[in-house]
Amino acid sequence: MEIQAIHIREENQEIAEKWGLEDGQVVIMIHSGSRAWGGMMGPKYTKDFKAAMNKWGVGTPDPNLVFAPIDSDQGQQYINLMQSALNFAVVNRHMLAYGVREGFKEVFGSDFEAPVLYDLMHNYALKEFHRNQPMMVHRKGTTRALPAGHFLNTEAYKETGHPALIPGSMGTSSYIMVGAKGGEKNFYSICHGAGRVRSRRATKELITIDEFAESMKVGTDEEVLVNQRTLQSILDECPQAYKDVDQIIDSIEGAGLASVVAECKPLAVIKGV
Ligand SMILES: Nc1nc2c(ncn2[C@@H]2O[C@H](COP(=O)(O)O)[C@@H](O)[C@H]2O)c(=O)[nH]1
Ligand SMILES: [Mn+2]
Repeated sequence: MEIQAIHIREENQEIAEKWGLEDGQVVIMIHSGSRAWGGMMGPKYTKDFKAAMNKWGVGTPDPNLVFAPIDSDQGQQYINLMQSALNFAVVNRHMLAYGVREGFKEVFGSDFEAPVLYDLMHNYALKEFHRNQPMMVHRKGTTRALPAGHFLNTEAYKETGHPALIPGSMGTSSYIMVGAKGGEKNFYSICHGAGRVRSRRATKELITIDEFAESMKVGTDEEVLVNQRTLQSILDECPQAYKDVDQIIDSIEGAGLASVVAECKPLAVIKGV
């Protein structure tokens, strides 16, 4: 969870206003999934699908690549359980948001309000309609970014397109984007964050605590506050573990997939362990 201050991009000022965002506003970005419920299904269904494929006498070029027809028992079971994990994750994020609101109310008073801008997923499969046909779109480490006017948008976002949230790292900017028409070529999908540049282990071996502290501006007026007592305990999550988010955003905009509505600078980070 992160408390951030936003800067609105001039070219998308109108969209920002419609979404209730303004320059200098403080926002809260929350990131959580189903806490392993979804992850546990991967190995189980890889095994079950493989057994079913053997029975049906079908294979794939890669033994780790498995599939089941959507209408088969296995396919339906998988989809139902995946949806239960997605529901669990939505509730999880909303419970976190509730806790955040209660905390802010204690400090700022009971009339404090923080409406949800958007809630979205980045590991899921969803039946959608593209190129004049229904299809199951799998987004793994990918999030949806629909443009203005797209029929899949909910009513509130039909006119503008919906917000797509791209976290960077705890020491760098994150971004609120909106889908663009160019997204048609990849089913309106964009990356769900900067992404790792090195593994947790390599990060711990390579990055020093001093380098981590410097990237968090420790000891300066711009220090990004963290809830953990030591930076050592979250070294594998340091900004140096992640790619340069600004390059990633440039490539999304360059490919015409989405555009930045607001840049979000981190003020304080609460990391779960
Ligand atoms: N704003 C922040 N972004 C962060 C932080 N830690 C990681 N990240 C970014 O999130 C994405 C998505 O994470 P994933 O676990 O779902 O893959 C990741 O690629 C990073 O770019 C943080 O503390 N604050
Ligand atoms: Mn995630």
